[in-house]
Amino acid sequence: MFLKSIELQHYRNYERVELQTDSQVNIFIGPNAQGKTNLLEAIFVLALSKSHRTSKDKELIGWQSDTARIIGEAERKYGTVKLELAFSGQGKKAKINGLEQRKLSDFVGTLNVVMFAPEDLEIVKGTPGIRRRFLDMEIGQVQPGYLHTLQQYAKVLVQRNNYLKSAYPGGAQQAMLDIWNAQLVEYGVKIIKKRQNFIKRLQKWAETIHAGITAGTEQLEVQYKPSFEAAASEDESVLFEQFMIKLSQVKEQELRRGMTLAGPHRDDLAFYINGKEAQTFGSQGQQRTTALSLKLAEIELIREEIGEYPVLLLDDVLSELDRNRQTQLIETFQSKVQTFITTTGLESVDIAKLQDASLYHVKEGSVMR
Ligand SMILES: Nc1ncnc2c1ncn2[C@@H]1O[C@H](COP(=O)(O)OP(=O)(O)OP(=O)(O)O)[C@@H](O)[C@H]1O
Repeated sequence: MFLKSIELQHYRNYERVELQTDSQVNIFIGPNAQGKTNLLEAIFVLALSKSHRTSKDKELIGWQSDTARIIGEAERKYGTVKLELAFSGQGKKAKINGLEQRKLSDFVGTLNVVMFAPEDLEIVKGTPGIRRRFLDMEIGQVQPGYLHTLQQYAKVLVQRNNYLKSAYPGGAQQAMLDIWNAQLVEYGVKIIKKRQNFIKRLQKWAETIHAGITAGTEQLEVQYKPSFEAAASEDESVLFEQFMIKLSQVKEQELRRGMTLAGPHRDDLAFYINGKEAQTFGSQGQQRTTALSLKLAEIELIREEIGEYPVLLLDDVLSELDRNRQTQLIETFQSKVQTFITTTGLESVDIAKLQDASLYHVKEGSVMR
C-alpha cells in the first residue's frame, strides 16, 4: 500500500498544503512546533478517522476556520483510491472516490497505517491499562468484531460492579451473582481467547524483528499475564471453568470491595529481553526498541490479514535510536513499507542507508520538497 499524495485544508496549522508523496521514504524535517507531527497525524486520521493524540476532532480544525479537510490518494493492490475526510462543527464526513460513506466503518481501513510515536514507550514503561489499550487497539484493527465483544464485556462489568456494591453489606443473592457471572465469563472468555491468539502471533514477529534491529544481541519475549491462570487450550470450556473457579475464590473480597477482581479488564502483558523483564531492568533504549518491535510486528500482522503492507509513520523516533539500531530498522523495512519520518535534524539519521527518499522542509505550516 502506498500513499501517493496528501492535501490538507485548514488542518491544524496548515491553511493549505498539497504534497506528492511518491517516494518510498518521506522525511519531514524542521525545528520544533512547525507542523511535522501534524502532517503524520493527518495521514493517521485519514486511515482511522480519528487522531492518535486527541479524541476531540474539533482540535484538528485550524483556529481561523470552521472546517478542515484531508484528501489523499492511496494505491492499493486493486487500484488507486481517493479518500476525503472533512471535519466541521456538525461532525465528520467521509468520501471514497467522491462517494459519501454512510458508515464511517466503511471508510476506516481503506488506508492502513502503523504509527510509532515517543509516547509509545509507555507500552513498556507505563501502567497495565496502557498495555491493555495497546492490545485492544491492535486486535481491533485486524479483527473488527473484537471491539464489539469488548463493549459487551464492559457493559456487563459495570452492571456486575453495581450489583456487588448494592449487595454489600446485606450479602448477595447467589442466584443474581450466577446470572452476572455467566455473562461476564461468556464475553470474558472470548476476549481472553482472542488475546492469547493475538499475543502468540505478535510474539513470533516481534521476536524476529527485535533480533533484527539489535543484530541478534537481544531476544524479546512477550508474555500474556491474565488475571487468573488461563490455560492456552483450544477448548473454551476449560477457560470457562477456570474463570468461574477464580470468581468463586474472590467472591468475599469482591463483595467487600464492591468491584470485579478477575477478568480481562485486569489482564497485563510483560516483555522480557534476554530473560529479564524490560519494564524493570531494560535501559531506556532497550525499552524504546521493545515498543518499536511491537509496533513493527503489527505491520506484519496487518499484512497477514489484508495481504498488503500498511504505511509506517515514525514520529521523532530515529534520533532516539543509536546508529546500528537505526540502520537495521531502515534496512528491514524500506524496500517493502512506505515510511514517513519526522525529525528535527539529519545529523542522527544515516542518510547513506536511505534509498528512494524525499526530504520535505517544514516551517510554520508550509512544506517545501
Ligand atoms: N487547531 C490548530 N490550529 C492552528 N494551529 C495549531 C492547531 N493545533 C496545533 N497547532 C499548532 O501546531 C504547531 C505544532 O505542530 P506539531 O505538533 O506538528 O509540531 P512539530 O513540528 O512536530 O514539533 P516537535 O518537533 O516539537 O514535535 C504548534 O505551533 C501549534 O500551536
